[in-house]
Amino acid sequence: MKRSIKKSWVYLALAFLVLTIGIALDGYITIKIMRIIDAAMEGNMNLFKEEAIKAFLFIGLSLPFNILSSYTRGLYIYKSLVKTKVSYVEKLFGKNINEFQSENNAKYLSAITNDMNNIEKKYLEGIYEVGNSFIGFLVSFIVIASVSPSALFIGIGISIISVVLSMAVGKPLQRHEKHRSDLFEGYTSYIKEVLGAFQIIKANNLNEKVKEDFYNKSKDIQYKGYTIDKIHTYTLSLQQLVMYSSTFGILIISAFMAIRGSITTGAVILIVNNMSRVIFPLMNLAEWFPKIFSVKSLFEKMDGSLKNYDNYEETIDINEFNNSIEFNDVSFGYENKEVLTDVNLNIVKGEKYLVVGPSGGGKSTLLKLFRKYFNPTNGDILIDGKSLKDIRKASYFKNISNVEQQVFLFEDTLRNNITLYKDYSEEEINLAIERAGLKDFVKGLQNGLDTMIYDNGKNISGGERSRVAIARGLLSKSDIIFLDEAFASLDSKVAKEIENTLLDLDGVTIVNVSHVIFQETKDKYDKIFVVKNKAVI
Ligand SMILES: Nc1ncnc2c1ncn2[C@@H]1O[C@H](COP(=O)(O)OP(=O)(O)OP(=O)(O)O)[C@@H](O)[C@H]1O
Repeated sequence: MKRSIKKSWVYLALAFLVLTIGIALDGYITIKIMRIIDAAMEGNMNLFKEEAIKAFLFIGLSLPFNILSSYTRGLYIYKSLVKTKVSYVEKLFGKNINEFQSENNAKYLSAITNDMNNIEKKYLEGIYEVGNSFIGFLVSFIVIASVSPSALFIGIGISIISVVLSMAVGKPLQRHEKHRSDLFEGYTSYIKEVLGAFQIIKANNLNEKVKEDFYNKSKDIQYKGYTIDKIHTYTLSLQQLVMYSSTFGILIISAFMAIRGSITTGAVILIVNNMSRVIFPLMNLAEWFPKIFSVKSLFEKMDGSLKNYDNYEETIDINEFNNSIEFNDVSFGYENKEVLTDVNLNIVKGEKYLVVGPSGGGKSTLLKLFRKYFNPTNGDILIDGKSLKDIRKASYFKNISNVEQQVFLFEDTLRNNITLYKDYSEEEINLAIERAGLKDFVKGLQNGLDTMIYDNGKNISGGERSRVAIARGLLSKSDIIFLDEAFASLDSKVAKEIENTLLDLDGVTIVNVSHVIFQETKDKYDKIFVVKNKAVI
């Protein structure tokens, strides 16, 4: 993730450049102030006027740079954060389907919300603040050193103590931040579950249980936040003590030097004036360094969660499905549980297959192997003679369509939900709608295909959702359509009609996993596979 932030270095460089000019102007103004005071003390009116005019000019010049500083700072944070978020989502969609499905996706939700927020507030703002402090420190350092090099040694002493302190607290903070991020992950997962089960909770009077669980989870997170803040506060107090004693030390030294006549009164004021500009950046550095280090563990966690464990290199692209898919002694299991053993089967282009069997027998698992969500634990699946394992997912997915019982609908028009944002002619769309049994539904809508679907389709029925999924499958004109309980939400008349349409599709291979079996359509299948006792018969 850090790499995607680094891509925004141009914006950071621009922000630092503007900052450097602004801070340098401020530093120069303090020199002018010293000269004005010294001219006044000497009673030199001409010098006084000359320096006063120059000081005014520089004050006027520093204003646009201060405004530009906040603009370039905002631009850097905005560009870096957008790049980081886009890169995260891009990598997330690079995950293998099986690996994504085997995880609790609340961790990704939490990463995109809580962890990204921490990256913005602690890392991106931190980098800018560190740069700001460093430049501020350097400029004031040079200004003080120009009138009193001995103040330089005191400054070096302060900076070393401060940086060492920051580094020392960085480690425990990293551990706490990682733990807080884990807690957020559990918390997000819990909230997602509770909101999803809203009806069940209300209908079964589980409000009290939810309240108690919620209290416990939020308490843990708040307590962790409190611990982290406590560490920050202790560190800051300690650093403040170091800073204040050093400032006082410098004031005493410069006053002593003025009494001895080695520096002017103006120089004492310049040193005191600039000392706050040295102290503030140092305190700022001390505050931001631990925050920046604490985010390191979040980057590691995010990068780790985006990795695919199966890194098998796929080398073949296919453009179409021509002959057959063969299972040769295919076995598959989840973790230690074998679900399918030594399966041998063959499906031929254009033929229709029904997959039946007892619940938990492995029908969906068989379909997932067909869909390349998983590779077999043993044996091989060959498509037109090539090992499916070697075929690139993106190229295989172009040739297949999946119709599921659970249909996801985008918040968009019915048209876009059916076409899935691809270009089809009006005739093609109308044909798919008719074949999927959606014609009357679309006709009855005031805005027809331009009707908006909201919140994953809460304004349409379960049966209509299934038909949208079937229309998608038909429209994509894939060589193979895999259906998983696609007719479960439809009444038998509609289900039979749609099944008939699918079974009449010429040249399209259909593999239909279904509990719903109609006598009238059953015989139209070329073969029926029964999946039970780890075998396919
Ligand atoms: N991701 C998974 N991790 C571990 N075990 C799983 C996973 N998915 C399924 N199983 C187990 O594998 C077995 C086969 O499940 P599968 O979903 O393939 O059966 P099915 O025949 O489709 O069942 P149903 O008809 O009830 O949908 C079951 O015992 C199930 O508990």
